[in-house]
Amino acid sequence: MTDDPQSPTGRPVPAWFTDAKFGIFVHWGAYSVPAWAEPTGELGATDPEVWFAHNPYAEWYWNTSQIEGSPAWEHHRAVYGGRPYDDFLDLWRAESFDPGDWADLFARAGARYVVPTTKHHDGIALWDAPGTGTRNTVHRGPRRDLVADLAGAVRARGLRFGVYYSGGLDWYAGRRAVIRHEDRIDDYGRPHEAAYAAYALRQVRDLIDRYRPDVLWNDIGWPDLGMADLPGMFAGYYAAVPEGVVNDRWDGAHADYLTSEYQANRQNETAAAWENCRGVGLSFGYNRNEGPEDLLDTAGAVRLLVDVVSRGGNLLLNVGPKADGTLPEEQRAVLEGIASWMTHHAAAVHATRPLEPGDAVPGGETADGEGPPWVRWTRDDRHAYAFVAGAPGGEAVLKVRPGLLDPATAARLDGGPVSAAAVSDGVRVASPWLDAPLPAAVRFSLASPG
Ligand SMILES: C[C@@H]1N[C@H](CNC(=O)Cc2c[nH]c3ccccc23)[C@@H](O)[C@H](O)[C@@H]1O
Repeated sequence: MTDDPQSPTGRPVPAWFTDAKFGIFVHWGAYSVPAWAEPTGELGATDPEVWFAHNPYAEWYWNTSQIEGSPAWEHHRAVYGGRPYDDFLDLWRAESFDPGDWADLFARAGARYVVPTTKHHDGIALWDAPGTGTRNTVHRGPRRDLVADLAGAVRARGLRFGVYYSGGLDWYAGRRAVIRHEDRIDDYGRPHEAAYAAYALRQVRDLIDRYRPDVLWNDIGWPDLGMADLPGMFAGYYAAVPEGVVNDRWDGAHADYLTSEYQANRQNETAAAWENCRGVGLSFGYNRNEGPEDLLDTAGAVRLLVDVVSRGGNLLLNVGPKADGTLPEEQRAVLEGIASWMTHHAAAVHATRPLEPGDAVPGGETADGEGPPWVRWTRDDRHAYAFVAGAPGGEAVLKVRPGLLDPATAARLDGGPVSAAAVSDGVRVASPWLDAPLPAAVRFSLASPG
C-alpha cells in the first residue's frame, strides 16, 4: 500500500468506476418515519458549534432528538411523546416500495451505480444481518430484505450495486452515546471494543458473501481493535469481487478512492479517483421540513455533476425515500430532469476525462471563476465537450489552447444551432439559450485526437 494521496493504495482503480461518473446514494431507514430535521445548512459550510443540536441530517434523528432542548428533542416529545426510537422500525412499512421503479429512474438519470444504506448509525440492518436478531427489516417493519431487493433490480438494469455500512458508529450494538458538539474530544462516542469490531467485521463479510457489492462504502471509520482484521477482509473482498472498489473512510487502512461530502474534505478532490456525495437537499435521509430553497433544482444538480466530472471525480447524489418506499416528488423531479438532460449529454459525461492542464483556462469567466458564462470541459479520445450556461446573449469565448480544437466541427449535443470561430485566445461560440441555467454541451473534434 502506498501513501500516495493520488492513488492511495497503488491498486489501479477499475475503469468501470472512473468511467461511471454518476452514482445514486440511498439513505432509507427507521429514521425515514419521523423524517424530521432542521434544514440548517451544508456540512463543511455550517458552524460546527450548532451542527449536532440542529443537525440537518434527518438520519441522525436518534441523536438529535436526545439533545435536551433541541428542536428535534421538542418535536419528538410533542409528536411522539418521547417514545423509544425502535418503535419507528415497526412503523416503517415500505408498503409502496417498488425497487424496479427506482432502478428504472436511476438508469434513465444516467447513474451507473447505486449505493444504499445497509446499516446506518442506528444499527438497524436492511438485511437479516448476523448478530442483529430481529432488529432488522426482514423480521420487523418492512419485513423484506431491502438490500437484496434493490441489488436485484439495479443489476437487472445493468447498473453496479454497492453497499453503505456505518462501521464507525452504531448507536445500538456499539455505544449508545448521544453526541453533542463538545463530545468531539471523546471521539464522538465511537465504539472501539473487540466485541463490536468482531460484530461489524462479521456483518461486512456477510454483505460481501451474499451480495458481492461492487462498492464497499464504509462511513466514519473502523473500530481500533478491528483494524488488524481489515487487510484480510479487503483481500477476501477483492477475491470475491475482482472489480470491487473501496472508499476512504476506514481510518486510513485502505482506499481505492477518496471522498468528500457536501463541502467537507474537498481537499480530497485532487486524488486520481474521488467522489463527492451529497443529498438533493441538505439531508441524506428524507426530511419533511425541506423546501425548494433547500434543494438543488435540475440545473443545479446538472452543474454539480458536470463540475465534478470536469475535475475527474464522480458524483454520488443521494435520494432519501419516504417510509412508504416512494421517492419524494421534489427529489424525483430532479432525477427526471437529469434523465431528460442525459438523453442528449450522456456521451459528454460517461467515460470522459478532464482536459489536460493548460488546455483550457476559465473560459470567459471572471477572475473568480464564478462570473458568466459558466464553462466546464470534458474530453474523450476524439472530442472535447464544452458545457456552457449563463452566457450573456448566448455568446461565450471559450479560452482554450490555440490548436486544441477544430472550431469547424462545433455542434451542440442537444441539436441546437451553434456558430464557432477561432479567436486569439480560444474559440467564440454563439447559440441561442447558452444563457440558460441548464448547461448545454458543444462538441468539438480535437485537432489531434488521442
Ligand atoms: C453520507 C453521510 N456521511 C456522514 C458522515 N460524514 C462524515 O463523517 C464527514 C467526514 C468525516 N471524514 C470524512 C472524510 C471524507 C469526507 C467526509 C468525511 C453520516 O453521518 C451521514 O449520516 C451520511 O451517512
